[in-house]
Amino acid sequence: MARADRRPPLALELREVSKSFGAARIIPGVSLTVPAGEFHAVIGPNGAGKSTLFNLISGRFAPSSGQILLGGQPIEGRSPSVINRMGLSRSFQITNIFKNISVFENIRCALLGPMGAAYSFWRRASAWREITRETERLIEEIGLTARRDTIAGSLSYAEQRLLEVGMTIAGDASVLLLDEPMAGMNHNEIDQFSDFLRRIGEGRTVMMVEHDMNVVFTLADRISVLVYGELIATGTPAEIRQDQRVRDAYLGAEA
Ligand SMILES: Nc1ncnc2c1ncn2[C@@H]1O[C@H](COP(=O)(O)OP(=O)(O)OP(=O)(O)O)[C@@H](O)[C@H]1O
Repeated sequence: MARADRRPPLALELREVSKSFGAARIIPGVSLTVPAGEFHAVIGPNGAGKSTLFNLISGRFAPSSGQILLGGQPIEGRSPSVINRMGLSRSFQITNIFKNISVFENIRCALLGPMGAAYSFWRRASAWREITRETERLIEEIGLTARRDTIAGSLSYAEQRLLEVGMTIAGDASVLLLDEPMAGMNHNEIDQFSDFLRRIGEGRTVMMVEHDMNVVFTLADRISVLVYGELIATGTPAEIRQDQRVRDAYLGAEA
């Protein structure tokens, strides 16, 4: 009993979560636990169901069956905005920023969602100053202070991805889902972005889908391998590298 008490609390738990689209059973049943503070990567071949899994966790799709717990609270079938307010935020494969307004305005918009929802918030005279201060802090955290007033659409691709993650962490979500954050980046950008993601992961729980195996094996505390909608393995990078099923089904010579 005492041993069980020492286990870190779970940020996320999936219990036999399944998803079918019509007759197509895309996720037959996934069970997974992610302790608070873990950097967890999900890898697998194209079409394995990684984005579908994120869509189930973030509330875009309701599971066909099973349970999803966020910090111990059931969230399956709830709307994305409710799940977001409960502490989970996700970034998308396709950049989701507002291209016609500045970096500052993008981050402020992302903050206005969660902070501005309560009418009582705006009755305080200090509310606007508070939002501005938090916006500046977040822009510094994502390393875009020099680009504060730049129109988002004219940022480089990698800077747009930084901004996308900045908008994802605005509002202090404790659990982040990052869907292929490195897609389309060159080697230098990937190196810098990896450092950035490591910093972002401090004090947060991160679940990331990513195809760049160097990034995955460097950043992740644990890795889950999804093949045809089933988790064939979950473990540390060293365990996954040595797992024969994973090598046969996915990593092959890459490992
Ligand atoms: N809304 C939907 N309706 C029907 N089928 C879907 C739907 N969304 C996804 N699928 C199917 O589910 C399967 C898994 O797709 P998904 O996008 O989750 O895979 P993935 O692992 O994220 O792939 P990739 O690495 O290419 O992004 C695919 O066969 C896809 O066609």
